[in-house]
Amino acid sequence: MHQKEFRILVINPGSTSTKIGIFDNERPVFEKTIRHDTETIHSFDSVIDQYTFRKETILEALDYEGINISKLSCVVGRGGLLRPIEGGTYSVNEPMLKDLKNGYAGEHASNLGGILAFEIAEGLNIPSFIVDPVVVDEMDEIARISGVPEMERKSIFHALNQKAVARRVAKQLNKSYEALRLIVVHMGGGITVGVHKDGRVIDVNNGLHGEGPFSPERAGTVPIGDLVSLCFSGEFYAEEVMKKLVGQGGLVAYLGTNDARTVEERIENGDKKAELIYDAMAYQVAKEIGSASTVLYGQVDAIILTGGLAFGKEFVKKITDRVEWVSDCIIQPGENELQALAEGGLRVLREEETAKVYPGGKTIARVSLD
Ligand SMILES: Nc1ncnc2c1ncn2[C@@H]1O[C@H](COP(=O)(O)OP(=O)(O)OP(=O)(O)O)[C@@H](O)[C@H]1O
Ligand SMILES: CCCC(=O)O
Repeated sequence: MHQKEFRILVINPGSTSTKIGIFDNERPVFEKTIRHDTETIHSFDSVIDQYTFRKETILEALDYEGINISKLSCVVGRGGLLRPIEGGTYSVNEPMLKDLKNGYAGEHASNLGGILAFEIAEGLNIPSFIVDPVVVDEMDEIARISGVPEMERKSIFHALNQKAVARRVAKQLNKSYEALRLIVVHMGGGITVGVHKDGRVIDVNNGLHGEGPFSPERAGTVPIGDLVSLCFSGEFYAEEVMKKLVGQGGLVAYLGTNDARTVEERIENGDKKAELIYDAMAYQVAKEIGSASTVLYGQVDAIILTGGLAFGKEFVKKITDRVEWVSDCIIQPGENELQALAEGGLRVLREEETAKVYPGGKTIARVSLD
């Protein structure tokens, strides 16, 4: 039987770029990374203030390519720092828009995804969705306990790419995602190690706020007593300490670059410090995988390594050498977030899934994250 054709616009706003794509069903027909110059981005007081600028830029890019948006079936945006929700495709609704605009859990470029999707879709009278935002929270109760009652562990991770890659691998293995026990390791600017069991991410390090391995730009878990001393040393403002942990931590702090390819070149040219730090990052990733394997009592169907760092053959080998005894390692380099957004929208359009409803509620104080 001939399958119905849907045309989907997907929008993934990043801190310095907006990635857009047009998909006919699963097939990408147009993809573009629109880069925004730093001066323009910094001329706005907040991420939300960039809304009109980004919308116009997207519409101009589509117009330039001769893409007629009146033929679209839906618009899908990357979801932002919303309140914790389970994974899936969500219809953009009023409470979600309110939380995105107010920055429920902080400022993040992806807060614009749902807003842009809604505003473009509304004018065309078609549905808008977000898929697997970074706040997807399917953690087991036991995983939430931190050791300090006032501080609960939180699920903030690369949910979109982790879930999409896990589903792709499940397909390759001829199994359903829901039937597998996987450890998925996203290694990009931040690194998150998710424990996927029965289609839920039951434990994961908070990749935004200082948990897990250090990464190209983030500190990961640090010696906590020393962190407290640093905070109260009188030498730094809170924002400065936060920057040390997120943005200016990890490779940036030790080696002055967030580019793993530069680090590899330096190692090749005999830079011993670069070698030690790069080895340490792989060591910490492997340790986190070991820790994640205990969540599954060692019954792990596969370990999946993904994200930009998974392109680095040497780096991957440093990790797999330490964890191959746990399970097979499957390497899926890069990220395919536009495709994942399109597929999330498509599952709903094809009625394979029902769009989930984002809950309403009170808004809490905003925290600046970028
Ligand atoms: N071919 C390669 N070999 C080694 N490292 C690579 C390669 N390509 C990209 N990387 C590294 O991957 C990292 C960036 O990964 P990625 O593009 O997934 O991150 P991002 O999208 O900026 O952040 P995030 O994935 O956390 O949202 C950089 O350190 C980059 O140098
Ligand atoms: C960890 C959440 C996604 C990001 O890196 O911003």
